[in-house]
Amino acid sequence: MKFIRHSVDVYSSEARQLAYRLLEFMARGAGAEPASLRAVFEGQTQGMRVNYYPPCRQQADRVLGLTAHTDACGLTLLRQKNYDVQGLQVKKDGKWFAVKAREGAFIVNVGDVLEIMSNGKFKSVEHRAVIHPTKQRISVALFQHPCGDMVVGPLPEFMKGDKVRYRSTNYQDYLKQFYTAKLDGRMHLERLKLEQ
Ligand SMILES: O=C(O)CCC(=O)C(=O)O
Ligand SMILES: [Fe+2]
Repeated sequence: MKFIRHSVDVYSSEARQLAYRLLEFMARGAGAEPASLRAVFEGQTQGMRVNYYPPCRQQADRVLGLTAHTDACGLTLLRQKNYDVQGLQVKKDGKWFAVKAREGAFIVNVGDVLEIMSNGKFKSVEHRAVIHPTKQRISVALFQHPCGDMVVGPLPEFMKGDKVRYRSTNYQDYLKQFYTAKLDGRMHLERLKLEQ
């Protein structure tokens, strides 16, 4: 147990540094101050979820491993152990696309908080996981969360003459409603969108 704890500690603190760098690049790419996004997540909670998808020998195409959802956090770093087993799918223009995992590479997903803070410049990706008829799959997701007390809303840095497109929300309340309702695509995020 001690060894697992150590490995998880090292892994998550290294991955967190990577997430911070990515947030800096993303902010810069969107014309904002590089520190603007990093400052929101630095030193806050990082969640880890390990997903195990056993094989489903019968009618695997009729069973989902994880229902369609968006991640309620800012940024997600995802890795899968058996990278040759296809599982993750993302939705684009109403269609599902398989994401091919690569050995040693992270899959980076934008979550709801980044979509709201960037006033829609970054899109929280709707995704789901399917299962394989004969092979198991294990994935590990690291979620970068802002402070629970934070009021999450579009950052002025990302507005620059644009209209406000999302209602602000207390992050703790958002998480509470996210985890008490069933997963349902982009439903939670769509509720915060303002009519344009
Ligand atoms: O297993 C996967 O590839 C997706 C996992 C996921 O979306 C999640 O844990 O939120
Ligand atoms: Fe997810």
